[in-house]
Amino acid sequence: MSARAQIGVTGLAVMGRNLARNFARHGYTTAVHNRSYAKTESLIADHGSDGDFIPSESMADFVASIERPRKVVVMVKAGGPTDAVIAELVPLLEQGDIIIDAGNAHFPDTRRREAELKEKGIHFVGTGVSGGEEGALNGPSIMPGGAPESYETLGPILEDISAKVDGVPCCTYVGPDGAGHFVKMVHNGIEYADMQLIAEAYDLLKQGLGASAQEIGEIFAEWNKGDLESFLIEITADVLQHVDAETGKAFVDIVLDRAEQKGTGRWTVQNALDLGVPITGIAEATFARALSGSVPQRAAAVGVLPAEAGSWEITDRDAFIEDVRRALYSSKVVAYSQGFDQIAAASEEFGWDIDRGAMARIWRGGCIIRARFLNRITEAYERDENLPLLLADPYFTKVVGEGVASWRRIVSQAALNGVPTPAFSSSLAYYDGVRAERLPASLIQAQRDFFGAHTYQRVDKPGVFHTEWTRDRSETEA
Ligand SMILES: NC(=O)C1=CN([C@@H]2O[C@H](COP(=O)(O)OP(=O)(O)OC[C@H]3O[C@@H](n4cnc5c(N)ncnc54)[C@H](OP(=O)(O)O)[C@@H]3O)[C@@H](O)[C@H]2O)C=CC1
Ligand SMILES: O=C(CO)[C@H](O)[C@H](O)COP(=O)(O)O
Repeated sequence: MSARAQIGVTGLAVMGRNLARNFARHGYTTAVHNRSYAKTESLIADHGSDGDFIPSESMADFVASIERPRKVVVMVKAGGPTDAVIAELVPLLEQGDIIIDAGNAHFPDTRRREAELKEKGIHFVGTGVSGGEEGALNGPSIMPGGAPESYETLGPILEDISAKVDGVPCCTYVGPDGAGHFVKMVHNGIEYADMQLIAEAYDLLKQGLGASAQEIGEIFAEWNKGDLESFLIEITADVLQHVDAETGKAFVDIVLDRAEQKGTGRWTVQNALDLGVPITGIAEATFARALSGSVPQRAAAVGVLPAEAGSWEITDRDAFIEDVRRALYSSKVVAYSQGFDQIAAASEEFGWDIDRGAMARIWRGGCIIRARFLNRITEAYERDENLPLLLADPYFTKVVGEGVASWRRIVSQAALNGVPTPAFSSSLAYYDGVRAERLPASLIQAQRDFFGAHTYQRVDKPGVFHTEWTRDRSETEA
């Protein structure tokens, strides 16, 4: 077989199939392969006219059909399946070839794979891809990591097929080894927070106003015309206005209230604990999904645990809706601020040198969290690339400051009326914590010194101290 494909894609489920079509539509001859040949056949049968494909049944034929240095996109289930595909590919590849793992891999796996393949002279580019099925076809947001030299040949192709905003590709080199998959992981963590906040806003409007799904959908559609404009708000309006054909009920009311997860949110929280970065919005969103799936616990509590809740007293419907909108926007800013803190901490820890402004720029289009306000984040990091806290950028300080009274009203009304708002509440608590001149952490540190001689520092002089709590309570310098 004469090698003539400029790129290859192995793994042709929803994402790989559409990425392959996207490459072909952009004029790249695309080699395609899947473990089970049926998916390859159906891609060619249904979409062969999209461009120039070279289908192969065997991995050997697939690899042989790609020009050197080969660029092979792996788009299979993360974890074991990715390792299995790499193990099959490697004996068929040569020095200088590039494997692009575009699945949702856990970044420590990407670091390991990159190091192992580097020894064989093969570039391994762990690449975050976001946008779901539609984005993969029409332009996703792409977050490639790996060795910078691999981006020289690969980058132009990935930028070509990525989404564009104002003519700028939603793809850029992120950083070495696992940086691309790390940034995609945090993207998904923020996605969890965004979705939870939207769900809480929906619940408040439903319980507070007694509004129907249709009416709340209309409110979201209205919000999508302002600062909150984003893909997730847009699809929320659509979902809420959708009617179940079988029952005639609002679709959202016939869906079981259990939100599943595949792992990226959990990984984000686990990593934040390792790095010591408080990403409370993302963590609460992840735990809220876990609570929704806590079937025996919920069954034991419903109708049993007393609520002692008040009743809603909303006199001004429009003012309440505006309060919810502002609380949502402020909480969303907190979630992004925390996510960008986590990226900064990991960048420091692993020596990745990630440009946070560029990450916000490539998330403006193509991905699930695409939103108008990402422009504001890019601008904030352009003003100060070392910004220690996104919330402290003058633009965000202003908008959150304008919303804080609404935010407090909503969180307190939710608590008084027994409506769970873990993400709204924890985001407000973070806001108040991070802006506090003095935290009660002083008492915790004093307790630690009491029971474990863990020492403390003083506010009035340098040094590390210990009090002899069980003896004469004299202070010694450690
Ligand atoms: N779905 C989405 O919206 C998004 C998904 N992703 C990520 O992209 C990747 C692909 O996702 P998606 O398209 O949804 O498909 P799936 O995650 O459902 O994976 C299915 C694909 O993996 C292949 N596969 C599974 N096990 C093996 C194995 N042991 N050896 C070889 N191939 C195997 C399947 O081959 P076969 O057909 O033979 O079973 C099939 O091609 C995943 O890592 C996912 O996390 C990223 C962004 C968005
Ligand atoms: O990567 C994605 C979107 O960006 C995938 O859709 C992913 O599956 C979403 O995560 P989860 O399944 O845990 O909700």
